[in-house]
Amino acid sequence: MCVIVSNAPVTGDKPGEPARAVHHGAPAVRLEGITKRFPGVVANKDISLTVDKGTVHAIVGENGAGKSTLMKILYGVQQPDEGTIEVDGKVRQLRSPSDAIAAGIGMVFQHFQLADNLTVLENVVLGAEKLHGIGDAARAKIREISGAYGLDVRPDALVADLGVGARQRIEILKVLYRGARIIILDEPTAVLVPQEVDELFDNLRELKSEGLTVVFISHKLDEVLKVADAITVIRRGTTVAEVDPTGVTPRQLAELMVGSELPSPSTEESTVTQTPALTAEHISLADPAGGRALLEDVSLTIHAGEIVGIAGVEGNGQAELVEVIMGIREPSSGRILLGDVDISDWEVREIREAGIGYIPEDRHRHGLLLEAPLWENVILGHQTEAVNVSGPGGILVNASGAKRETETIVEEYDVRTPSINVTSGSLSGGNQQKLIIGREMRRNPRVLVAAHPTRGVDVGAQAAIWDHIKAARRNGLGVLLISADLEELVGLSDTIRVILRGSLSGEFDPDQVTREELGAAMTGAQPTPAEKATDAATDAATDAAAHPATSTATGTAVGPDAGTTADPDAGATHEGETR
Ligand SMILES: Nc1ncnc2c1ncn2[C@@H]1O[C@H](COP(=O)(O)OP(=O)(O)OP(=O)(O)O)[C@@H](O)[C@H]1O
Repeated sequence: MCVIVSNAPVTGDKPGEPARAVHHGAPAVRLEGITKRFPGVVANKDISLTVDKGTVHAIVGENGAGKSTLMKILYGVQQPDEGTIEVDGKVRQLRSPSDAIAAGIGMVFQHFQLADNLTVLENVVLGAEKLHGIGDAARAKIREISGAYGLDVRPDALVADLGVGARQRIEILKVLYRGARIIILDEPTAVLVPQEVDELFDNLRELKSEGLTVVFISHKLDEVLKVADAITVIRRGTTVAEVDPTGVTPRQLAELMVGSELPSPSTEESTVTQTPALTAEHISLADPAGGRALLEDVSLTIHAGEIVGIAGVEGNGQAELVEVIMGIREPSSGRILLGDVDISDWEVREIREAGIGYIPEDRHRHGLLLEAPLWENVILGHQTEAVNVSGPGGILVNASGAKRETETIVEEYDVRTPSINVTSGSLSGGNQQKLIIGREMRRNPRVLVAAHPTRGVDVGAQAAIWDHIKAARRNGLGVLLISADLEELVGLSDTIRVILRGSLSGEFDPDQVTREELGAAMTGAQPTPAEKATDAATDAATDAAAHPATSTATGTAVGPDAGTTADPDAGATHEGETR
């Protein structure tokens, strides 16, 4: 396959090759020759990027390819060492986000920057009081923007009461409020469940139809193909292709990105045993604020060699269930057994030492010390283990042991880093995730509690992580898998449970369940027979399109359409509903 760098209209693609993007009209953004160096790394190397006005432009590339760096340069967070930035035909020096905002550029980061204890209005006006004040004029402006782009944002709702999808819409509204005409979204779908993804894509289409320009980073190639008008592929810091989504398959896109085919999480033979590895018995957790119980009589058993997947809209008790199992929160009633030992009263440290590995949902807040070097991060959660300690009673850090261990993890889990001495904060998001997975899996845990284990990870690394988990399962690992990625959930799990408003409902066989059944269970909606029929037909059509005989692509097998037939009002993605 040829690799293309194209800023000019090109014709004459060979049949079967990815079609090059053709540019129309005036570019909203033109980056030329962008180079950015960090100590030991060239993050961007002579990058060119042209984004047409009124389009959705996707940036794809493997972990550490340089996507976020490029977007931070466009938003003025980082300054390029070389190259020029043109916005709406004018060369700009973007020395800070304020410069970018003045040039009409806004950015929504993956880690939302909202204050939970404030209202939507307060969050939106914070730092932008001069625009429309902090009262009725601001409220009216928020309503106007919300209405114009279908964002469904209520100014007086408290952010703490809102789900992930609604929070993301507030972030988008925030940048629109500040006058952005070009909006950058960093992996916007990573935190969303399928029906929220569809809603976001509708919003993006609205923005586009109003002449706004969207640039977004994604690892989910099926989604990229669904919504983007053009796709730029970045590899090892440089632009390697710019393609037209209507003329490229997911497999070709994966090949351009990582040089390999799309992986499949699908599992082989069952390794489930009769031996319970972890059991939750009638776990309930009261809401300290006096609201509805956060967990209600949750019982489940994970056997050795089994992966139990938990499907659910984020904020329905997944985080609380994980925290109870890990000893971070004490349940109001019920108990947790590791094997046949009651660990309900154990400290987090004891639970970790007993062999429960933990991949937290928020790697920045709960997984890493961003200012500390990689090797210190590898000690985290394992600070009493022989490899990491020395001296009488193991009170000293064994730096050389931890460093050796880190070198091994970096090697085995393909963590792309110039050295184990750089801070974890300087790694790209996907590489941070690989470091955490390696830290946990290297200890051969008996049970792994994994929240979104491949979030932000590229398709190649995702395949490697799935392989590590499958190999450990063959050796008896029991896994609690929480994932917003239905493809991952269905492909890896032996059993799927659905969590809704703190209760486990339904148990599904991943080989039998349809996307539509899962979607309905996740939102509490009952599908109608007509919806079932439509969904089955859509499934068949997308599968046929996405699974050519030679392809192992699974990207759309259970994809962003899942659950779209569910009653949207029953979903937890609208303001004021379940979190
Ligand atoms: N502040 C920084 N200091 C040092 N190195 C950095 C910094 N920011 C990024 N890098 C390095 O630059 C390279 C590109 O990182 P970047 O975050 O742009 O990749 P990415 O394509 O967004 O990856 P991912 O898909 O994993 O998020 C990586 O090697 C990363 O370690």
